[in-house]
Amino acid sequence: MSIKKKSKLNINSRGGMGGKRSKPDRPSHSGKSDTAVTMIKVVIGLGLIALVISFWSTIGAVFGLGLILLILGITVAIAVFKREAVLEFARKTTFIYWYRWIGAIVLIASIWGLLGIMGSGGAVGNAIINSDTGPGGFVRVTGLFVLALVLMVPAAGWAVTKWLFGGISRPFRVDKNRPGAETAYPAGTPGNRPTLRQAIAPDRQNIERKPAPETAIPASVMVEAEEKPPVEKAAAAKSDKDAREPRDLKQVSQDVWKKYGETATLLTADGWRLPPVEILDYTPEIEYGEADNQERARMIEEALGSYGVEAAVVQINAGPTVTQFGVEPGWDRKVKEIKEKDKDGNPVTKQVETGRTRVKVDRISSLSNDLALALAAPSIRIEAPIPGKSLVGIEVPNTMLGSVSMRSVIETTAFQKLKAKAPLAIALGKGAGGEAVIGDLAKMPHLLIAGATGSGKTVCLNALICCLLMNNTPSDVRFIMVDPKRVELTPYNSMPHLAAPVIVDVDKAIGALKWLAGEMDRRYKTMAEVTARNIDAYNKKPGIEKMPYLVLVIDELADLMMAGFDDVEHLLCRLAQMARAVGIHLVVATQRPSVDVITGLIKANFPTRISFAVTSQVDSRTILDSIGAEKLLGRGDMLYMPTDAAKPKRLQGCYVSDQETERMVYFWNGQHPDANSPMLKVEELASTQANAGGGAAKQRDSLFETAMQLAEESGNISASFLQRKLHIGYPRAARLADEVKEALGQDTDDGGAEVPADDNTLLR
Ligand SMILES: Nc1ncnc2c1ncn2[C@@H]1O[C@H](COP(=O)(O)OP(=O)(O)OP(=O)(O)O)[C@@H](O)[C@H]1O
Repeated sequence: MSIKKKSKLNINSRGGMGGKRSKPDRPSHSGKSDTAVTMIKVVIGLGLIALVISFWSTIGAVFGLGLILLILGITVAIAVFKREAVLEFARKTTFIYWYRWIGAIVLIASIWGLLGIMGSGGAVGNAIINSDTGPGGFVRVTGLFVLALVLMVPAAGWAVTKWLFGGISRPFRVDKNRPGAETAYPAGTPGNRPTLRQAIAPDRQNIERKPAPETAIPASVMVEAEEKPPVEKAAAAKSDKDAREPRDLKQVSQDVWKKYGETATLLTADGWRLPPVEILDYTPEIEYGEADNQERARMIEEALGSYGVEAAVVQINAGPTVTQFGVEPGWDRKVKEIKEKDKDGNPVTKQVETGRTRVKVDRISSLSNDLALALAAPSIRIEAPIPGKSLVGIEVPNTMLGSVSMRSVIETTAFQKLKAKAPLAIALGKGAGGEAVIGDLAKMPHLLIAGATGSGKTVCLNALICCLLMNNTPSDVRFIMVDPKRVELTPYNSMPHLAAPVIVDVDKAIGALKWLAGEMDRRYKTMAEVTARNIDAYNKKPGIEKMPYLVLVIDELADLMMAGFDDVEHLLCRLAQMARAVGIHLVVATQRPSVDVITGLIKANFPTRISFAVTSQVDSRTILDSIGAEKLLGRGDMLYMPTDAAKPKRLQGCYVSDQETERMVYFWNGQHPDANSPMLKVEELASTQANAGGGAAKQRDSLFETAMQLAEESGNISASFLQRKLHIGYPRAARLADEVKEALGQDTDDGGAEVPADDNTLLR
């Protein structure tokens, strides 16, 4: 009984692949046979030693000191075979890393040859060097050594080979000058050198390691990654040091200011100096293992094949967080069996293909969980198809999650080009192929960000704000920041760019929205006076005071919606619809992407959206109108949906540390301390709200004037009448009707009893 139980436990304890097997305890009656086996082994061993001693002169002549190598090699091979089950071993190594074994044999041969040169390699050693102990033999040994290196460790071998022979080929090489993860290998293109692994595994020859830029994302926002600028080791070491021991930030800002602040090139026309890019940390990027990706590509093909789906991985795009495998669907073949007789008259069955159809994309998408299991990945996302390509994208999380520094995106030429023509250029992050993804807030023109708590919304807002602060002075851009959590945006409180101190009170935030709506109307009037159609045209007019862009940043929309649903929704929609032309842009974030916060109206007016990791498919649909965000990994992993893209694009958002933010704030604060005069005081916001209708209790609806006009024209007023004319929901119409009647001195009871024509209108 006890033996049975034990063996059962052992089977379970193997667990996953590679689990160590513990040997079951042998029953005591096997003790005798054990001793016999040991005895036999000892006898055989002694026999072998006696054999070696008696034939020592012959063995020495044939093998020389190489005998030690031979014994060592055989011992290692036996040890490896005995440790693992032979089948598993064969599956794991023979088929995949068989060339490593050949490499090991070649290495032994090269050492043996070296012994031959030294006169102690025996006949075998002499044969390897062809009995030439001079330069000829040395060349043979070196050649064998390089071959062994290339076979055993292809990447290092390739590097050594390049180092040895690089000088000869350098003048003829085409220098693509791109970072590792971004070069494509279209077959036959000069300068696109297949790796050794590709040479060894011909079925992978067509794999592209690096993507062409995706065509579905507009050129303005989606660009191919630029080469990382040469990173001085000192800068990297400095940023490492910064990360380890945060220095006195004031001191840092003063140092930066001393070093770069006086540079004339950074001086703007209005007397401000823009921060140098060195104010941001440079984080060295993680290198991704190509061998791992090739292995995962093979596993994807195998897993799909085991479910009867013919497909081949033809592209691998290694990104900071996920690696995208571009899978080309194969064929579903219909075969017919034909029975024939061969020339000897024996019956044979032949299979003839009668037709074929492409494998359906849905068949691959439906296998996402099975693929995740095969790859031992927490979750995988399938993009079917990749926009602009006839491939299905399988996104597998990397084993090591990388982070994208804002500096690495800002320093790309694409961003620099966009910045030159768009003042509100923002760095968003890097895509699945490591390409920089940037955008122009003025074209977005408003941005809605959603994601569960801890998914990276605040970091994204900080990156966006810092990016604008890098390129714009307070006369170019002013911010209104609403931070109901009181801790996320308050570090910016003393910035000269703020139109009002950071607003933490929701009532004041509603006041700020109203002020912004008023400011929008005022700007339209001012522009109309000089016949300018938009802010760019207005700012180009001679002899006028420049209008700064106004960016409203709200860190938590849900809190505002709770404080005043109707007002906030109405004001946000009004601003989103009309404010773009006058240079007012909204960036709104929420951690509750539910329909009561992101209403249909708000969604319709915020075409550019970003979703970080959310908890459910429903939330993903609410923010993006499609599923997928529930499979994101958090920590800045996002889906970005630009205005004119059909599908969201996955990217890793830029990371901006608290130290960088504070350095930026110190930098700006250090200039013109007297110029810190916000356009709007927080106290004014409170009074804006209170005075809007003669006190909070008597606050009037923004459609009040229109309703009054309608009442005067029609001579009668009722909720359903207002509902029809103003296209508003019943509750608001009833409230409005009451307000109008009150203003006209009528009794307010009669209209309120009306029943809405359609119950659905209540939801509006
Ligand atoms: N782009 C990024 N790269 C690397 N790490 C990130 C990134 N974005 C966020 N993180 C990590 O995730 C943590 C949480 O991010 P963040 O505070 O922005 O989340 P949040 O969505 O604002 O959460 P909450 O709603 O609770 O404030 C950060 O402290 C940081 O460590």
